[in-house]
Amino acid sequence: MATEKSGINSKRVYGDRGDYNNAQVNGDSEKKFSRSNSRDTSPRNTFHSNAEVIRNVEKKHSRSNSRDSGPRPLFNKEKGYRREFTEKLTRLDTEIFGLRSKRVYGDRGDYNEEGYRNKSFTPRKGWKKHNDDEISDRKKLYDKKNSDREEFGQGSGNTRRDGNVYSKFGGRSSPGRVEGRVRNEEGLDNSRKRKFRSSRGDVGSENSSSGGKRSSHRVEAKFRNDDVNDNRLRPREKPTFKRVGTRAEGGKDGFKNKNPSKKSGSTEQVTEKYSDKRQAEAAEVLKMAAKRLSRYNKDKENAAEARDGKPKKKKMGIHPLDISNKRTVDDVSADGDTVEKKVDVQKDVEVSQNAQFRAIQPSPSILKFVEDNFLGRRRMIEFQRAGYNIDLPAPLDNVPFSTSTERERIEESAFRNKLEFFAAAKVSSSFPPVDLPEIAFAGRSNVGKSSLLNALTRQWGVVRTSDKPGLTQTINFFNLGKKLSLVDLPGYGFAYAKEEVKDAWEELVQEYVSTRVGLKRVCLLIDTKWGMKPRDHELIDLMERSETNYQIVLTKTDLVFPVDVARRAMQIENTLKANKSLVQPVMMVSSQTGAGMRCLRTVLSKLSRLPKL
Ligand SMILES: Nc1nc2c(ncn2[C@@H]2O[C@H](COP(=O)(O)OP(=O)(O)OP(=O)(O)O)[C@@H](O)[C@H]2O)c(=O)[nH]1
Ligand SMILES: [Mg+2]
Repeated sequence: MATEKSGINSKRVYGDRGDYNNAQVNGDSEKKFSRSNSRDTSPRNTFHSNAEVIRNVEKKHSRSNSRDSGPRPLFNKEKGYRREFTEKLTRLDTEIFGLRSKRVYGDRGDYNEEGYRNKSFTPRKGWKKHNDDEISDRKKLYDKKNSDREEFGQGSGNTRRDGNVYSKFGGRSSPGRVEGRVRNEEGLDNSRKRKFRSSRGDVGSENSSSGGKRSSHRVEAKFRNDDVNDNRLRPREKPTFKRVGTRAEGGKDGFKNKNPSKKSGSTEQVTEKYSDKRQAEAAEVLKMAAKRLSRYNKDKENAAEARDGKPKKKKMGIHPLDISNKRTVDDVSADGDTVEKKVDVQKDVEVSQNAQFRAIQPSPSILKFVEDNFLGRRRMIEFQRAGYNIDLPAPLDNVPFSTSTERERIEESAFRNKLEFFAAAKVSSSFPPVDLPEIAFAGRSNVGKSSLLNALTRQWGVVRTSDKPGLTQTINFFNLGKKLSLVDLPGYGFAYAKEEVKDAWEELVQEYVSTRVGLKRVCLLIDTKWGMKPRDHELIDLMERSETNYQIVLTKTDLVFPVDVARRAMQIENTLKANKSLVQPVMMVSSQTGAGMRCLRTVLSKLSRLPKL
């Protein structure tokens, strides 16, 4: 057993196929192996001792004269080397190593006389076993096809070794598949195939590069190419590779009839298409009906023509998916000029607006104000020290109420008072009675009205703010002690609300600014970045008519360059310089940084109720 074991080991080093001629079974150190067939030289299961490795190297060197080196041949030639060797290995593996050697050496271990293992054939799952009739039919067709193929130097085919024809798709195997199998069968005799080709004389020969070791596919491809490249060899008549049906009754025409687009009047063919006979009949009836209908329509047309005396005009129709005769975009002419021009014009307008804005020269007073309030890092630090939190998040009502100490830092006494909400009105009838001088804050939605109230009084969170336009929907009245009343108006323009609701707000605001008796001033807030919009002008016109004093306040100045703040202020002053109710100057503020807030307070505190003497 030990000898056998060592024998196995050494054999394994050189491969597991057992393709050796004369070798020793015993573990003798002088045993020499030789490989008659050097296909597999890579070592497998390489667990060997050093001695073994040296031995193997020696063996390699002595390969040339190894045939006559062994005292007795390992295997009986008549029985087949591979078979006996494999059986031995199988037994040893099972006994000694407990391996499932069957797996390693093949399931059946059956080898033919030449020493090659038979390929076992297992039909795949779902393949159907065909009956004898089908097989014989197909064989006939294969023969026919093969004869066709051989005319053009291609291979012929076979059936499976077990004599059965299998197909993956059950009922009918495709011609390609059949052909493949046919080729395999004939592939048993590859030499025959080669012989056949060589016999043509003109395509390849034994000494050609396509030697015996090439696979049949490759050889075929090579020959096919040669055929095509060599004009002399190309057959004059066009080769016709007809698809051959496998149905016995269909024959060559079987596939033709199968094509539904082609005309086939017979019920038989329809029956083929529909598995159910009744279905087939119904289909046939429908077909006949359609034919009759089309004939009837034609007759009707002809009759109309005969009656009118002139041929009826055919209606022209455009298929909805046909865009060949259509302009794809409404504004585009056939050559696409219009749109480009329009875009260009729009660009020109924009460019000229920007250029106009940049060309504005702010007045010295505006420039001075901007320099004092918005320029320089030092200025920002000053604001911060003064108590404005530059990093205030939006919405500002998340910030807790400011303390009284913070309020005490405000210079203007009127704004040091506590800001208290006391009324909200949705309609004019619910406006509170006039008690204090009122300052209203109007403007487009999201311009920063509510934020400005908080910033002016340094009481964050008293007035609710939001980054969504349309938060303030009622007129909210806030009292600053007994000095002033600050009124937060709903915004106009874009807001997240229904159109009718927005219209109602606008009407309410218009009514308030034009009729409110105690209203001393309306602060019209304009976003510095965007400037005045048509709605702003509408409100200004209204206030002009009702002689309500108003002052422009530019907001969010921290979002643009100081020079642009100055330009915007100058632009608005120029636009409204003829207006009588406008209160100068244009104020510039930032609720976020606190810039310009002190000036605004100073201006507005002048409106507060004077202390009683
Ligand atoms: N950067 C910056 N953002 C500001 C300034 N003032 C207000 N905002 C932000 O602008 C957004 C709108 O502020 P609101 O005060 O709610 O605006 P509003 O005009 O009352 O809006 P409506 O109530 O919808 O009419 C909020 O997110 C504020 O944080 C400012 O001076 N600078
Ligand atoms: Mg608001």
